[in-house]
Amino acid sequence: MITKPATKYVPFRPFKEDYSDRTWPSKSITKAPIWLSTDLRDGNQSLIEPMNIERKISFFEQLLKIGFKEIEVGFPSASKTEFDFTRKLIEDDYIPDDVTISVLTQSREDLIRKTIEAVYGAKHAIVHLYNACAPSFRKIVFNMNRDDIKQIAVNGANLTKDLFAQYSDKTIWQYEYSIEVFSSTELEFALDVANTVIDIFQPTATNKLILNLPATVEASTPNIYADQIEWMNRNINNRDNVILSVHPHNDRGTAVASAELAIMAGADRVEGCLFGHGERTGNVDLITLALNLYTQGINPELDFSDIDEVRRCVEHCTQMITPPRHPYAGDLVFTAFSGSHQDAIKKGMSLQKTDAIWEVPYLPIDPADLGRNYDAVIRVNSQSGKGGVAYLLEREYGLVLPRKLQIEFSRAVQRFTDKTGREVTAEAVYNIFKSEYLDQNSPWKLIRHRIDGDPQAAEAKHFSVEAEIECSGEKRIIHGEGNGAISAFISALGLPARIMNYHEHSLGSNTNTRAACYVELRIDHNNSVFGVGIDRDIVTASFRAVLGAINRHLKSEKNLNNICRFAIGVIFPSITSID
Ligand SMILES: CC(=O)SCCNC(=O)CCNC(=O)[C@H](O)C(C)(C)COP(=O)(O)OP(=O)(O)OC[C@H]1O[C@@H](n2cnc3c(N)ncnc32)[C@H](O)[C@@H]1OP(=O)(O)O
Ligand SMILES: CC(C)C(=O)C(=O)O
Ligand SMILES: [Mg+2]
Repeated sequence: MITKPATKYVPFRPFKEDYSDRTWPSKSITKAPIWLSTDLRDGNQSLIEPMNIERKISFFEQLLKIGFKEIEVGFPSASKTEFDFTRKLIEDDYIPDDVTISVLTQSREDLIRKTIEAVYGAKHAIVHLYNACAPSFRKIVFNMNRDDIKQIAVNGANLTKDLFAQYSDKTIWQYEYSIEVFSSTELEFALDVANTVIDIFQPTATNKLILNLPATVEASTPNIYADQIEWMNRNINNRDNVILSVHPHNDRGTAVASAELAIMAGADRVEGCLFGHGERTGNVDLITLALNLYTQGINPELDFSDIDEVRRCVEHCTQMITPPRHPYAGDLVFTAFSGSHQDAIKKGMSLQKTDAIWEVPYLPIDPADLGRNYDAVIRVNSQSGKGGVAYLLEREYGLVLPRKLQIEFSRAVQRFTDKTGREVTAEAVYNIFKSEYLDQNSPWKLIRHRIDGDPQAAEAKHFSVEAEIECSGEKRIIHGEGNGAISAFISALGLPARIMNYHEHSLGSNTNTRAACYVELRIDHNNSVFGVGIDRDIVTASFRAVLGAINRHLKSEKNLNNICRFAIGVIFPSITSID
């Protein structure tokens, strides 16, 4: 890295004078632009292994499904595959009547003729000529002055116009001209070339010319590109009959912003690729652009309601992978790992009504609108808090943990993730929950019980319980009374324990319905502890929860004189040690 980059690089300055009368900053985007997918050309020309015809057909069909009405199908003069693919689309009737295919060519006579031959017979076709006009290209690639460069555009336009007239019987032609490397071309020269081409074609309301102003190489911040587009928009001839198009590349990583600001600056049309494929760092990503519009409440006129299928098809055809953080489509974009995000998403999801304005924190779009499901939303690692853990248990296993238990349990999960250093699946979370709460059957285990009681009775202690419990292989029958089944059971155990919190809900449905009970128990003056029980019978579930809490308390309590041990000693005098 050189320490003085100014000795090697200079910024491109499109305006000699101040351009402070720009208006685009106070504009907003109100409708979708005309879209052109250049996946089968700019996208394809930049693949390590360009698509074969079969893959190009799959891609073309996918583009139709998404709803593209303009599709650049290739550079037919470049190779037999490109030529044959174009012919196949036309001859085998792949192109719906409302779709226009586009083909690209350099502005060279032999190539233009071959291009027209390739596309002749399509109902509608765009023939797209380009030549680079930027100073470095004039000097290095062409070794020509401005007039010579303009002449390339003029010759190409004149020849194409003649050929359009000659082959007008089967095809409705449209001309597109690109000032290649517009992003680094002096504006007054770009305007001169553009106006000369416009004047040759004399476009009309029924046959508009497409003027494409590409950021072939992204050269400056998006606001400068927007200035360039606005200036051209104001100054080109016959503006009403010209479709102003942009084609941003992503060299600086700002192609999406460039396209958005360019639309604010007057562009009518955007050329780009799905997932931002294309030369070098790629073209502008049309999925991101379209879904950015969608999240502003604007119909993008492109359908990404099954984004995973679009991704699968593109990955198959291009053999390129989608980065996990790719906007809207990456594996991880609807995933929250960190605790506070998970908490907010969980709250947002539970408050969100199906037909209401979307306002789930941290999620700019409803994953369901893209055909992605909520299950992927939350993943748990060592940064995760209670929200994610609780969400997973609820989604996958129907367990709705009381808030305090969420906090307690998330610590158990955190201990596990800290140890493994890895993300945990919903199944792993459940297994931790099971061993922490559900498998707490020792030292005390419930064998059976019988309760008698009348909830309507006036006396305080109207419930009596008889229960058989087991400890270290020995079984005993215990009895107790209380004003509820649980308090009667606790009294049978002979423990100074109080229920601090009790929650229950049903799990599953119909014949498979079970009850889940969550009990927060304070034993003597110790910190409270949770127990959870699940059973077909709600009383059994609650007794299990109580014993689970006691067992957990015993495991964490090192004091040998602990009151629980004392209670065991009373019920099971022969048991001297439970360790
Ligand atoms: C920014 C973009 O993405 S532009 C599209 C780029 N994509 C492609 O080029 C893919 C397909 N292209 C090809 O396969 C080849 O370039 C072909 C088959 C079209 C032409 O191949 P060749 O005839 O060997 O020419 P080559 O591609 O090397 O082009 C160089 C010549 O064309 C001239 N040229 C380049 N661009 C243009 C243009 N837009 N209009 C007119 N002439 C041009 C160059 O000045 C050079 O001329 P020179 O040989 O007199 O110095
Ligand atoms: C040929 C043009 C449109 C192009 O791909 C570019 O300039 O990036
Ligand atoms: Mg390009």
